[in-house]
Amino acid sequence: MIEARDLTKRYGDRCAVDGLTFTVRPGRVTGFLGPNGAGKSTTLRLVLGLDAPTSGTVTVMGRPYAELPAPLRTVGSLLDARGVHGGRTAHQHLTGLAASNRLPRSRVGDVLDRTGLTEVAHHRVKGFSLGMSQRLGIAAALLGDPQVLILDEPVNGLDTEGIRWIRTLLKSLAAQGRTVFLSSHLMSEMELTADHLVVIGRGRLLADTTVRDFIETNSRAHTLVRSPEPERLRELLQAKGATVRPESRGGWRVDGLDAPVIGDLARDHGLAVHELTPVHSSLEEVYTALSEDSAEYRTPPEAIR
Ligand SMILES: Nc1ncnc2c1ncn2[C@@H]1O[C@H](COP(=O)(O)OP(=O)(O)OP(=O)(O)O)[C@@H](O)[C@H]1O
Repeated sequence: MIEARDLTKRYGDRCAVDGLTFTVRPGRVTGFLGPNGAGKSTTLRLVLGLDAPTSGTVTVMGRPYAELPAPLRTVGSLLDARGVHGGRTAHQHLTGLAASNRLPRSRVGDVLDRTGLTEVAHHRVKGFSLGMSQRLGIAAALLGDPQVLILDEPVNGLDTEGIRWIRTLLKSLAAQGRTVFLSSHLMSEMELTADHLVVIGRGRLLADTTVRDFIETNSRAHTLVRSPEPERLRELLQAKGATVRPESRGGWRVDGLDAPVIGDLARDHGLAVHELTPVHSSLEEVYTALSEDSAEYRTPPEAIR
């Protein structure tokens, strides 16, 4: 369990995390979503005691990270997969970590197996692909057999097979009753991996809900309609207050009136309709719309020439 209460972090006059309150519960995968610069990494650093909050609190299994008696046995994390000394082998890296955290040496073999790295255990890390480095980072996170796992963008740069592997692993760890919290700016991946979402923008909480509820609450339906008399249809729809835009594959995209109303309107005016399709936005579209207003880094208009 991770609990943040009014968590705030300021760097000078910039507020990276702004009064965040959320709870990450065990037994499910919770996705931490937000556009670039939203404050995800800063929040994770606060959870892991790598930075101190300006105000507010955050605890892991009921205690601030700094007060955990054996941190690696409680919480495993992957923040930067490339942060390992390249001259060491995977085995040496994990053995060193086990020794300095008083973890049994036998765990090294276990986590190498679990992450599929046994064959390359004695290879130097500097020769590792990004995917292998991510696996090593996850092996290190699992070393203390922790109840809580925190992963910052774990699928970045992975191929399809690597992404599938992480997805399966995280789901199985959650199914064992662990707390799994992973950040990403990739909505499509979260849709497949997470059960629950914490969504932030500009350091503030935008949503804390199940994936299904997030879609249902924020999804904006529209209707695709096609008629052999498109201009007449457009005028009728606009007169009823609908927003009508041309659809890239032909016809109109109509917001503000649903399909039965559009169909009845056309019939009442003797207009033929050749297509009438209700369209629900995908999770990706929902997220993009929600985070658009809060995106930290967008190309300023003057840069588009
Ligand atoms: N050490 C720091 N000093 C000053 N500003 C910082 C520092 N760390 C982060 N920030 C600022 O805080 C804001 C949040 O950054 P953060 O890295 O937490 O976002 P993020 O959601 O993880 O983004 P990304 O997906 O790009 O990693 C940004 O505006 C960033 O520039």
